[in-house]
Amino acid sequence: MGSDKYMPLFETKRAKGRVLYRLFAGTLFTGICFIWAYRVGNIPKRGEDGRWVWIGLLGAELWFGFYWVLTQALRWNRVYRCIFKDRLSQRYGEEDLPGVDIFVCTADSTVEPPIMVMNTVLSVMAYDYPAKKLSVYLSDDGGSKLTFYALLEASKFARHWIPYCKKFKVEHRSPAAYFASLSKSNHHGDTRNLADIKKLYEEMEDRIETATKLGRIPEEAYLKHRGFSQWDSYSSRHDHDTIIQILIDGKDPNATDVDGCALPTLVYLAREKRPQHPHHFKAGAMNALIRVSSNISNGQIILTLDCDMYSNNSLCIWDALCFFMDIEKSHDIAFVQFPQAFENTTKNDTYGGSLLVPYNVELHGMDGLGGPLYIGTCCFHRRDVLCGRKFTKGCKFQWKIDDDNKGRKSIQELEEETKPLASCTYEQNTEWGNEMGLKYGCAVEDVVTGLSIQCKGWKSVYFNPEKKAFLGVAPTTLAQALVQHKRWSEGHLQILLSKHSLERFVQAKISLGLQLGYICYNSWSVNCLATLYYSIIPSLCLLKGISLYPQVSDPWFMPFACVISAKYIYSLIEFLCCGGTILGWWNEQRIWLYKRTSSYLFAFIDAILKTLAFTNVTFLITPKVTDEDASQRYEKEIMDFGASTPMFTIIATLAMLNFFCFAGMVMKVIMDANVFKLFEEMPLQILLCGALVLINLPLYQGLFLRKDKGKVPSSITVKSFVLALLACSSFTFLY
Ligand SMILES: O=c1ccn([C@@H]2O[C@H](COP(=O)(O)OP(=O)(O)O[C@H]3O[C@H](CO)[C@@H](O)[C@H](O)[C@H]3O)[C@@H](O)[C@H]2O)c(=O)[nH]1
Ligand SMILES: [Mn+2]
Repeated sequence: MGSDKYMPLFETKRAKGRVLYRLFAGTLFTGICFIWAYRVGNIPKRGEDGRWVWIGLLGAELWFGFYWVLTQALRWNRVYRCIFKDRLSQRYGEEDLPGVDIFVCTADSTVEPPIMVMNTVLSVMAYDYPAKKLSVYLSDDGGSKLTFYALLEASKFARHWIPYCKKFKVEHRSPAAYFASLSKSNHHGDTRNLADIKKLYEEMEDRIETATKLGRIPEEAYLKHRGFSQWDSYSSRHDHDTIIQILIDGKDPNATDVDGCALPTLVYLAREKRPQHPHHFKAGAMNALIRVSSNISNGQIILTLDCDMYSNNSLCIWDALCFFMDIEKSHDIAFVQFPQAFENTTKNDTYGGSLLVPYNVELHGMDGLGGPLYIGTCCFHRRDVLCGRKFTKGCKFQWKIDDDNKGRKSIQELEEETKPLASCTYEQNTEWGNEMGLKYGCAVEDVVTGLSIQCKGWKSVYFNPEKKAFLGVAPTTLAQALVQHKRWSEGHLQILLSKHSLERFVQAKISLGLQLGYICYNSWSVNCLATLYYSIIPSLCLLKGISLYPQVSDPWFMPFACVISAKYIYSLIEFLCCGGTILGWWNEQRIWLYKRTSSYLFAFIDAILKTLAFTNVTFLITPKVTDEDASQRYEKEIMDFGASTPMFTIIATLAMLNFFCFAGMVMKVIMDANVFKLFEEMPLQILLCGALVLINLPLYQGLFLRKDKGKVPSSITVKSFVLALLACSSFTFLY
């Protein structure tokens, strides 16, 4: 460390225009208060018509207003980080750098194709970081020979790929992304080497895909590698011994690439599974990885990745280290979270999969309050902290240099010695899954874990550089997106309902702002109640001619008009500033409605049942492949309704119901021939119902006009038609 003047490795800047924003938010909040005042002040008296409808509306509006306040926590104090990577490399030599262990999780070779997983693995093996400090672990919860075979193939290909990347300064270190980028742009590099590496990749791809298609691996590979023998005692993916294979031992001087340079360590792990032992899904896999890696490479920094999230920036480790290695400011930083970015989202993001606003606004807001949540992937952790280390003021981290090369064991010995760490009884009577490692029992194991780390006093950092650090796959059908959101919102509500939630609030180890930020996410699913009410009752009342909002001439009309327009104009501007399109915003509103009325509803019910211990946590893996037909629709941004799920019944019923109400109103107007009177009396109800009809246009097409496989299944069409008709008629006749 040459100079004596302290030069920080990173800086934190506050967002511009905060005062202006707070003023705006303050004004909007005043408007909300007026709306509440109107509702409270005009509750129909006991015995009068529409009293309960009105009270329900009051409840919904109280909730929406309160929720809006929560969302302000995520916007109040946004910060942005910038780093000085060159200072880091000047200050620390190769020897002083910490070891980095990279965990990639996969769970099912049918919905997570091995070739995709291998591209992720190869992209991180090719990081610009000293190979002997880098180790890559693949956890395979599917315990699949195919995945193992693919990894074996990838380990061979890595010997060519890594030197190629370094020699030609390849930007995209996932081979698939690299070759795809070449076909888009004109390549100016060395064509001979390119042709060679491409051929090698294609051969590997071919072998892996053929094996995947046939569902079995070639006989010769089977005989050639001792590793496959570990499957001899395997009976099913839910019942097998621990399988560990150190495919490349980075510490072995003979483990080199074709240029003779060292390679990173590469390990395959399928932890032991037994039907009678809960395996705790991804959290269980991660904890097994933490233990196994501690015995093999024991890197002090851990990068966790989903199997579809390949690295898009070969210097990303350096970015993260800037936050961990600053002499003055790093001591309390537990993890560095990067955003998830997706390579498969379309221009107008039909299913809102790219999460533009959370990643470009909200997490910056959380960062300003003490740190973002941990989102399970694209995140660097300190090993100690992940293993439960408590925060103490003034604690220092030693970047210990381990050189236990002397007396090193053989690979086989090491594997045998490590196996028990991944057995399913290892955790019995330990703090694993509780105070140590990732927490169990929650559908968003990542978020609870991050929260508990922050509650110990640690901070986290959100780093969102221009060049995306990781790229993955977003859901490509509506059903997938809704299922994913169900898991997320259910897990979040579990956090809120857990017995520690109140304790957290009282102990106040994390700032009030951050608490509110968490509650905002944690109560996603609670939104279902107010949203369902708001998308059903005002429309039914419109049909019946019951007015629920102030008339245009009424002064109380103003706060409604102002709040609604300000909120939506702001949300549109925010979305556009995050790089979205107008149509993208509109799609986002639709998916927002669908999520809130279906995913969140099921999540809400399930989370409550789970808290009462009636059911267990599950984890439905998001498919990363879709059939040709569906992916074509996705590319063309045509919505996909082709699945028979109860979620679709709900959204279709709601769409149908609003259509009936709107149509009923139009009929009335035609018969009465008094358009203005109705608009004067019920402007907001007409607007609401009209907006609901407008936003559901693609769904009506799916219900009535489309003939392709992405149309709504006819059983759902019939069901939703009957249900909506029933709701409308019973409301008009009975109420
Ligand atoms: O039993 C399991 C189930 C899943 N996974 C892996 O977990 C990752 C995430 O699963 P995915 O189906 O892609 O879920 P997503 O909703 O896309 O994942 C987000 O949400 C999860 C929590 O719900 C987090 O764990 C993830 O990191 C985060 O990206 C994948 O790599 C899976 O292979 C396992 O290893 N074991
Ligand atoms: Mn995923």
